[in-house]
Amino acid sequence: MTKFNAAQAAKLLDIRDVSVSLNARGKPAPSVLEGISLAVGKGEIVGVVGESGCGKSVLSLSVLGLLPGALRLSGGEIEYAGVHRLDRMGQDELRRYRGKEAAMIFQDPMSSLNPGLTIGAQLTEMIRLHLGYGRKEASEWAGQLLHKVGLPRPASLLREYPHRLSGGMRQRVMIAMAMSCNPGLLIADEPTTALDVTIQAQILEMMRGIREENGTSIMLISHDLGVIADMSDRIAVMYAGQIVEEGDARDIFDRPAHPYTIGLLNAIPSPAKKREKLFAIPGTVPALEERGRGCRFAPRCPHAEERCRAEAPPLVRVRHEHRARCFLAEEKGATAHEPIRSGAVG
Ligand SMILES: Nc1ncnc2c1ncn2[C@@H]1O[C@H](COP(=O)(O)OP(=O)(O)OP(=O)(O)O)[C@@H](O)[C@H]1O
Repeated sequence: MTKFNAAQAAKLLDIRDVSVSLNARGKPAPSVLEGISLAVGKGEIVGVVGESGCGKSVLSLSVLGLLPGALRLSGGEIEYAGVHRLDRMGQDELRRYRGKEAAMIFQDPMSSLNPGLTIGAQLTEMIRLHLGYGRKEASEWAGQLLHKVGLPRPASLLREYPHRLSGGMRQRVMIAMAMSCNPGLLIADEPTTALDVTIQAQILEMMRGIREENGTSIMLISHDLGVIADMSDRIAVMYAGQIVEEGDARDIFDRPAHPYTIGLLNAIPSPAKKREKLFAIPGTVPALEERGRGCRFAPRCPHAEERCRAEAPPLVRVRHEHRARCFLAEEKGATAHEPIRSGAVG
């Protein structure tokens, strides 16, 4: 894990008590995200982890002011660099903020690359728009960016169309595009999920290099705690639209306090576990209408008691900067739970 002193870092992104709801005209709408508070320091890598449907992508789209029409920010505030309030920005200001201050890389580069334009045309358009460079300067910078992300023969690559590149190369192009204006914040939503393991490791290593070289803050989103593990300084675990545990990456790994986190940790495949059945947390993430009034994880939790089904646990501090949303963690501290391997399913 990387050395990063969160206490010394100034906040670059500050998400305060943010809720996102379905846009149901006039009617009370269920919350997709509820009371999310999360900060990302300058140069810090924060991992956001949770199964599919927990709200990770909705959170990243909120940070970019890119929520789809069906959803709206219904509470809280998002502040960038201590001055910009996302919830108060107009469309023009938002456009300038995206790309220049905060950039995103997605799981599938083809969804963001235009198949009808060369790599060079797409990269230089972005550079000219945000940095105001002339054609020649922009083209030179584009070549340098491709070189920086480890792509060979940048000059000829600039003339290629996206479909001629491998998945790993396309992801590198996406990252070059995201880095073209040297943004302070990079949001990477499942950046390596579609890639094979060796390429995955190379891309993650490259992102770490970007942080070292440019001091870029990174919000790294994945359903796989294994991917987040080596990269993150801090980790937020999301479940059914809430943060259920948050803390220093070391604490999350060495002393997980929430049974959901323990389940995710047990589900990481490793060479040592090769002969064992791969663990999966039984059950699925509840849909919006299935959430009860108690703890949202209670139906899948091996430790759930009557109280967990009746009351929603608050997010409480278990130690220092380590927080968890669990009654048992609250009562006993972060050593409340034994790993839940015994409930393993194939
Ligand atoms: N465009 C939308 N309209 C309505 N509801 C949405 C929309 N996008 C997301 N949601 C709701 O938000 C929930 C969280 O979705 P989100 O995509 O953020 O999850 P995720 O954790 O990123 O999962 P995945 O890894 O599959 O992308 C969904 O289960 C769904 O209920």
